[in-house]
Amino acid sequence: MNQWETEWQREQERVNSVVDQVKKKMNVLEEHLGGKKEDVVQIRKDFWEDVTVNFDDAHEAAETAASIKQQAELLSELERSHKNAEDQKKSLVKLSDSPYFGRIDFKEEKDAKTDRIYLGIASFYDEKADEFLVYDWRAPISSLYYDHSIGRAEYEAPEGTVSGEMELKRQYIIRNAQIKSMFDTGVTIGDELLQEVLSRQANPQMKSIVATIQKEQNQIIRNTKGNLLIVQGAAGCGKTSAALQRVAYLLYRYRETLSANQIVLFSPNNVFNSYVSNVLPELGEENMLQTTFQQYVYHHLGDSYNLEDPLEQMEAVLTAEDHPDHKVRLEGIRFKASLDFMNVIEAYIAHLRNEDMLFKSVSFRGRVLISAEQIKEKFYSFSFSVSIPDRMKLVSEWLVSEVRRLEKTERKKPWVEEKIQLLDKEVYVRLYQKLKKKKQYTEDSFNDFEQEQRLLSAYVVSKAFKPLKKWIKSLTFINLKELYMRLFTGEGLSWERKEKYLLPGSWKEIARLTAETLSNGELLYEDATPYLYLKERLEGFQTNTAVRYVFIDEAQDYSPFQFAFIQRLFPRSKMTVLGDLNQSIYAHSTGDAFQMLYERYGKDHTERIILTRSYRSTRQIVEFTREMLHEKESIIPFNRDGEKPVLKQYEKKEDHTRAIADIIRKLQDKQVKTIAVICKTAKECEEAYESLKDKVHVELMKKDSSSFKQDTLIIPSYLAKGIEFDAVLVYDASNLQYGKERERRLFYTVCTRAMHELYLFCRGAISPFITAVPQDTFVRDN
Ligand SMILES: Nc1ncnc2c1ncn2[C@@H]1O[C@H](COP(=O)(O)OP(=O)(O)OP(=O)(O)O)[C@@H](O)[C@H]1O
Repeated sequence: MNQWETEWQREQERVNSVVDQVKKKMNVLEEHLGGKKEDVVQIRKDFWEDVTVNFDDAHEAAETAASIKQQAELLSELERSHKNAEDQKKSLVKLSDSPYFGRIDFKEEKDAKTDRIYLGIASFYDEKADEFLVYDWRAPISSLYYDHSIGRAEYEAPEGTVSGEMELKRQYIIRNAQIKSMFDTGVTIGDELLQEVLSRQANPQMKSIVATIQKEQNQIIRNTKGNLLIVQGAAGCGKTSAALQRVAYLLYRYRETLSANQIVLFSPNNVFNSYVSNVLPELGEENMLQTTFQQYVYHHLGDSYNLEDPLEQMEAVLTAEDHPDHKVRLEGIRFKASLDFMNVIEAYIAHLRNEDMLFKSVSFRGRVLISAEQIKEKFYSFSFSVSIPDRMKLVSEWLVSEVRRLEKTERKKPWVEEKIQLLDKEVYVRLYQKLKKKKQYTEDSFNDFEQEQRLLSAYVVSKAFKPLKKWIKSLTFINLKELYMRLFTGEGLSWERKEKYLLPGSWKEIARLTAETLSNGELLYEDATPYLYLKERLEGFQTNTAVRYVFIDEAQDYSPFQFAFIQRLFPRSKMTVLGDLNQSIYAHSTGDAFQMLYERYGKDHTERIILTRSYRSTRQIVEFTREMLHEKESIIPFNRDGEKPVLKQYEKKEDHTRAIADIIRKLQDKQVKTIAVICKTAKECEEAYESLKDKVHVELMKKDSSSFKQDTLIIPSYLAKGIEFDAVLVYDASNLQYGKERERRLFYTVCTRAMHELYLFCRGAISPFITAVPQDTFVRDN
């Protein structure tokens, strides 16, 4: 046996010993869990038996309340500890399969002895020996593994910087408690392991990267300095991965005070949401809250409008180029995404403080009870110094009291009598019981016709007024739709005269188009955030102060307006935004959204990290795709080899379709698991599906799909955002589809979804983004 084999054997013996101990602990925990579960069940069952309930007097009632509280606390304590034990068990199960993935030998400056540190997804402590057999990858000392190579090294511990010498760095792949591979690494975390991991096939669920986190990614993960962390980097450089491991790190570092539901991740769409949803559970942590900006908007705008979604907007922008209003629409999208438009709305709001606020009349059964004009008068009767939302609250209180007054007069109206006649017997009996309980009426007095009539009419009227009161309390009496409309039709209002310099040259046209769609009951996606902003500014911003960390992935697709909105929504949160300006695919992308955030937070509160190494695709694919960009130097491929991208050009549709089907068949025969035929739009997807479905097995993905499986998918460009496939076939990389400058980034995004193989099919003239690329970075084949 050579030295390495002996070492391997020694390491395997250690794995066996650690796994043994893990299993022992699992058994103990198992017993303990069984007992705890029984306790919880028992307490739930006996809850009321162990509580003395007595409401005879105030003193007894207080005793009862205290007793219930005590019992509830006992139960929730038990439930909490049961859940902790369950979580611990889940970690132990993982450790028993693969207890660790790395080892460092570190000799601290002041120590004579070298410590061996083994890193895994959770720590494991040996009580008898009083030592950690495995350190959590997020522990302070573990950062040595990610940040340093052999030689001088240091890490930040709670008590300060610890320096020393790193003597060894080793990596393992352990499965079923067996070492499958073992490498000693040099400069960075071993290329071998990373090579191994990156050459695997794509997965419909993203995997954690803890064993191979790179130094610059570690900076993102462990950054706790600023209030704003901006991460910029090329396609496939691990922004999403770093974000998710960062969530896990924060949950570990602040485990006493931070929980998963205080962290929100904004993702581009539901497919992406499902794609990333397994990483945290894989690391033994609960998932953070996941949402899309669109979901947020939907939730708050409800069904008041026929609301366009961002993908519909995208589809319209990409397909309606011949429409006479296309240019105006694009200009409108850009302007409505800007902070200038936010300032315009602010000026409008300042104007509304003095005049022109619009309300809806309060009506009941077709009759106006309080007119819009009266409400307006009331609103402006409050001092100018009271904020608009506070005045709205005062108006609402006034309206409720007015309505209560009117409610009394209403009781005599004929319709009430009619309703009483129609009352259910059950309701009648219930009212009687209620009054009897209150001891206000004897049976005789209830029979008194007048008393009874009074009671019943009060009941009927109160019930009928209930929705109206709710309507008032939710401030629906503000005529938001018309107020927003007036932004575009209220030419000459004093705000517009003052802030005219903010408006674009095509404002009149934009205003016309917006007013037209609004009056059709449609709210375009570009209007959704401004509309919501106006609503919140008039009603009072509903901020969320519980959330402590907000993550925005694919942040290049957010407008400055949306960023400012999110910032306002989560005033106590730190923000991490991750994006790649080269992948901005929406028409509102201005390219300076990160800069605007930077300015809002200020230099002292912002950290900016740039990632340059791209891990997703083979060297050949990265060398081809980065040539499409102006700043190609900033993208360094990870050295993993594959075939050069292949370009196939056809004139006839049948030849084009046949060639695609042939490649799909070839890939499927090779057992390539995820194959994506990426089209520019959903419309093109339909066409592709129709022409391919009888030739080869394909699945069509639509915008309402919420996940994807290992298969051959036909998918529109914007749905493929953020995800990856073993092989990508660009359905039509022609000049027709990707010919305009503004389609460059979309084309780059599409091509960078490929991990191992990239095929570009063209019908007719080739896209200029390909012809401009050095010819030796791809092969022409046909
Ligand atoms: N340190 C790493 N170790 C192993 N795999 C990694 C590492 N960093 C990134 N990857 C892999 O590279 C691929 C791309 O990562 P990720 O999706 O996080 O990149 P991204 O920057 O968000 O890409 P895009 O901007 O294109 O959406 C994923 O398969 C991820 O697992």
